[in-house]
Amino acid sequence: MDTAYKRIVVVGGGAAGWMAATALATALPASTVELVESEEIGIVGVGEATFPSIRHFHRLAGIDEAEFLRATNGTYKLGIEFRDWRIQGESYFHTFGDFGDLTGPDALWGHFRRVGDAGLGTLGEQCLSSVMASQGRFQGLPSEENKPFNYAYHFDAALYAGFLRALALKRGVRRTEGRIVDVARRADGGVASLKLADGRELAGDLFIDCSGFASLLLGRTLDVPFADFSHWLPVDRAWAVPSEPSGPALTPYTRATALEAGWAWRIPLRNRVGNGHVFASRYIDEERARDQLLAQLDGPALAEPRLLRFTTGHRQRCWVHNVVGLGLASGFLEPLESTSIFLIQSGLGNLIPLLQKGRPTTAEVGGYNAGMARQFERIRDFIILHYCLTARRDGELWRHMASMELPETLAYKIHAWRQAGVLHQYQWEGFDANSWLAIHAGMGHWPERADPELAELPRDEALRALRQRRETIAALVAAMPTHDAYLRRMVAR
Ligand SMILES: Cc1cc2nc3c(=O)[nH]c(=O)nc-3n(C[C@H](O)[C@H](O)[C@H](O)COP(=O)(O)OP(=O)(O)OC[C@H]3O[C@@H](n4cnc5c(N)ncnc54)[C@H](O)[C@@H]3O)c2cc1C
Repeated sequence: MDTAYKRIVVVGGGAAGWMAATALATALPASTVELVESEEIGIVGVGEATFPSIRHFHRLAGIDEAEFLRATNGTYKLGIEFRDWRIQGESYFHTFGDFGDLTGPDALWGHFRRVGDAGLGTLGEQCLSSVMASQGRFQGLPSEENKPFNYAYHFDAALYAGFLRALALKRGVRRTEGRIVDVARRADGGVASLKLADGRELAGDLFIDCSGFASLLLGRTLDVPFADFSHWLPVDRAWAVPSEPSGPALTPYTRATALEAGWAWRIPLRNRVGNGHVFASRYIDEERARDQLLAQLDGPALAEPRLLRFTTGHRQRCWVHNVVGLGLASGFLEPLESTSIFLIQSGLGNLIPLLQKGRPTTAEVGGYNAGMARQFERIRDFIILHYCLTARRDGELWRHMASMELPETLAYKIHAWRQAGVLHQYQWEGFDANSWLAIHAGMGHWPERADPELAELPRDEALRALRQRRETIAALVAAMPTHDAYLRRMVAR
């Protein structure tokens, strides 16, 4: 018996909808994929910084890097510079690169701490991509198998949705323009069809809800409860505004600057800079937050700032009956680590192998839901880490973040690091131990004792090895082109 879903309907044409449609049409050639979107409603149109896994998605979808960068005004991203998070005036870098061994006798950070030599600079100087970022240099990878560092992209979100749309249409996805006004249910509670404002009806076997914050199927129709994380992550609004680029250099990284009641992002694109202020409305009023954003811009604003409202959290189950939610329809974690697009890809990566086998069992659906819930929680914990280690006490937000009770999963990780220098990892982590180390180190949060497994190297020997690594990295970076030069060559191809 053929158990495949024959007719898949994707609801929504933002990044989530078009990524889903492209991936499903590619992976399930025997099914038809139809996407319905409403130009009248539009897309959220923010979400311009990504995570390295996007390159994996692009490879699977057969996307050419140069073509993608040209179409979306894209730039490269090596990580995020965090300014003023521990105290005002300090900054650190969360790199997508690595810090050598993280545990055992050769743990690089352990030797770095034990040697304690001011001439070595920061731990970041032991990491290739941190140094590339600090010097504005970039170069492609020799190959995916031989990766001395990792990288992601910045792009224009609206152009990216359009780029994916063109690709999906080429792959055979059918597009329907229209506003959904009603949903007909099946006897078992699932969705039978969607009714559009002009009276047309769209039936399907499987519905992928990518309707954005509206969460039309998962939220409004199926009423799946929302796991609300706003106690731990109280930011709930953002002002967003593009500005003119200033100066010749395009930084190959995002910047996140902590402010009185939130933080401001700066995302460099080839034609403009994307800016936003993410803030907690319970600690600052909207007008003051808007003024703080405008005061951050490097150049003149190119439009009026736009206000977005959100709640951090996720639907407790992302797959219910014949509806799977992806993107904002399934949840949203505040954008500090640019993880929404990553969660879309991850959802697709978990979903597609199940659909390729036919109709999944109840246990498989349960496994999918548990996996997605854990992923939201792991990323939530990672984002909280950026706030809770702060030494700032200059605003109510910072006082709340420094004193609140942490989720148990995070409290355990902090304990394991502080007590024993262990970077504990759970299943379903979005961020590996290098990322956790970058935040601990950047926030000046070091273990009380050295790892007992760390080799007792003579100080001179350890110092020599660290100096050599630093010099090798500096020489490699000095030979690389600037980010601007590399990008210019790439888009001219
Ligand atoms: C302030 C902010 C900053 C962000 N920054 C980042 C970031 O740096 N990195 C990152 O990865 N993510 C970021 N995100 C998240 C990112 O914007 C989204 O994950 C991404 O754009 C995908 O959105 P979406 O497709 O789920 O929803 P949307 O883009 O909102 O698309 C929803 C679609 O559903 C359609 N729709 C809705 N209702 C109906 C209806 N009744 N009938 C027909 N169609 C309908 C709409 O027309 C639209 O096509 C950010 C989000 C916010 C709010």
